[in-house]
Amino acid sequence: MKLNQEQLRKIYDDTCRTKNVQYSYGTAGFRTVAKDLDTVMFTTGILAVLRSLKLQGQYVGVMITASHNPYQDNGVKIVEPDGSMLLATWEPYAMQLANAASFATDFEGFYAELVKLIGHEKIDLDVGTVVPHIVVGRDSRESSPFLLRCLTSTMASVFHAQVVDLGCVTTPQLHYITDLSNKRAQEGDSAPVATEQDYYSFFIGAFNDLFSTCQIEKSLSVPKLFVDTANGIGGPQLKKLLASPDWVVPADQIEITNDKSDVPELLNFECGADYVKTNQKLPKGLCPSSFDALYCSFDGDADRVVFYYVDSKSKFHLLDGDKISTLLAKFLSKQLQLANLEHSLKIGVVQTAYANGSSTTYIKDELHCPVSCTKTGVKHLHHEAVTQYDIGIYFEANGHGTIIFSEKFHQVIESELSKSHGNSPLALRTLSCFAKLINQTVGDAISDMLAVLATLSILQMAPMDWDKEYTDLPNKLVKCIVHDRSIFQTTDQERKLQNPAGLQTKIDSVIAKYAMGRSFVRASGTEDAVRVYAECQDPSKLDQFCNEVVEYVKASA
Ligand SMILES: CC(=O)N[C@H]1[C@@H](OP(=O)(O)O)O[C@H](CO)[C@@H](O)[C@@H]1O
Ligand SMILES: [Mg+2]
Repeated sequence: MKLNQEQLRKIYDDTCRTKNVQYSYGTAGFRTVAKDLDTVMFTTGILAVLRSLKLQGQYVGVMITASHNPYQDNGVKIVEPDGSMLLATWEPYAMQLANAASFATDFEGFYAELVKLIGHEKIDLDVGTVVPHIVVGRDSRESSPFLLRCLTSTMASVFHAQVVDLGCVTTPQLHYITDLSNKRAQEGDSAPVATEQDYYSFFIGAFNDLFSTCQIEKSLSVPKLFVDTANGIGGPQLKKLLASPDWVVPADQIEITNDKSDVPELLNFECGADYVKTNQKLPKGLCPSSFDALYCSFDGDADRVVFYYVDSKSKFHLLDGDKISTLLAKFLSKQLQLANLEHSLKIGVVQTAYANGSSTTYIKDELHCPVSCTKTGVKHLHHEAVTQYDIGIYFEANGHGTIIFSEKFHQVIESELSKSHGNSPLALRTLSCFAKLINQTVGDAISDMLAVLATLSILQMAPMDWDKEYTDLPNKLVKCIVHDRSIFQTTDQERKLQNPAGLQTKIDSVIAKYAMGRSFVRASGTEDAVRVYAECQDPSKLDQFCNEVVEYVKASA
């Protein structure tokens, strides 16, 4: 294969209309107003192809989404062949290429940067034997079809890539399908490309196996579940799963609301996981129907979920990522003990500094489970879960998360199951089934929702029982707009500031005044703001506590 420079030039001229915009590839990939994304889509398409070429033509995923952002925004992120996030060392390339196209005065300026990158990574475009493979998906945004054309404009024509377009899917579906396609290709499958249907079959199968293993009534023993899908892609996708003839739970047990994914401006509008978590109230379109009903909200691309319920005094109670972690840790620790495997397999919970202090204390003191703290961003939590534990449970407080089961976990379970000759303890079979129910590539609102439903059913817990395991400390998270957020540098997994000099000492002196006080300050990775978090025992003092820290932050910036 020879790179056709003239063809590339033409597509560059036709596609890259947005100029002089600084693009940055953060935790969430590239994300900004959709009208500014043509140039970055063009370069991200090329980068995905180069990533696939570097990896001998394996399937690389690309998702077009801006998650919980307003409907006018969009974004894009690249997914590795195993379904994980783009390798961190390639993030700077994504930025260099995008900014080269954005700021170059002509095609030559951009092309020089592309050639430099190809040379630096020693990617041989002339080999001709390696065909790049790309899987693309998009959420329900109105701008996505146009941006998809910008993204794929060079893939087949210039780079001779094979492109699989999944159409509208959730972010976790794209991750799952990318991973499965590569696994099948490695096994020599002649038609390796996985589909949405594979995703539904797999998770429905896992759910049904778990239910029949635990011999639970087909009608769930948990209360009715209302699912707010943020008028995003989660709605139609969840409906497809529930409509499957193999799905065992009666249709009226799960009711979907805010499912107007075809009305663009309703996306994430006064609904969805971010709205519910931030405002601590019911989303638009939901009114409490019964006091023991359970509710949950997805975000716009369904990689995040939070639960909640309303008590008999009409008080709203949030069951956030910390509560999901603790529920699943309680359940899985118990199963490990019942299967006599608590000394062979290491279970642990991974959190960030935003986890409520009460949840951390509960996990350590009540569940006797190890807890790790990492920097914000799922890639940090995921890495810790994979490297430290056989059952690594990780959730950000805002509902992003999953559970990772190690290779050793599967080996031990397999070996124990084979020893017991079909007469294995229920806990062992439960663990084996449960490990399949959780998306292993990335946090997944649909799969997490099924796991929580199954857990509550098996433990016979109502939403209130789940909630009362521990009580959150009153807490507050505020955004502070400063002139230059880059001066806020942290250490100790973002729990302490190193810079601006002296600010941490001042914050510590404020913290010392409040019983069970904890507060930390860090620059956001996704917004031009500094975030201030505070929690303390006395709810009436929380505002004052948080404000004191905010004042010090403002004075030092
Ligand atoms: C406090 C908070 O919720 N931070 C979010 C937010 O990151 P910031 O770096 O705080 O902007 O967006 C990330 C990407 O979606 C998400 O992983 C993270 O949890
Ligand atoms: Mg999301």
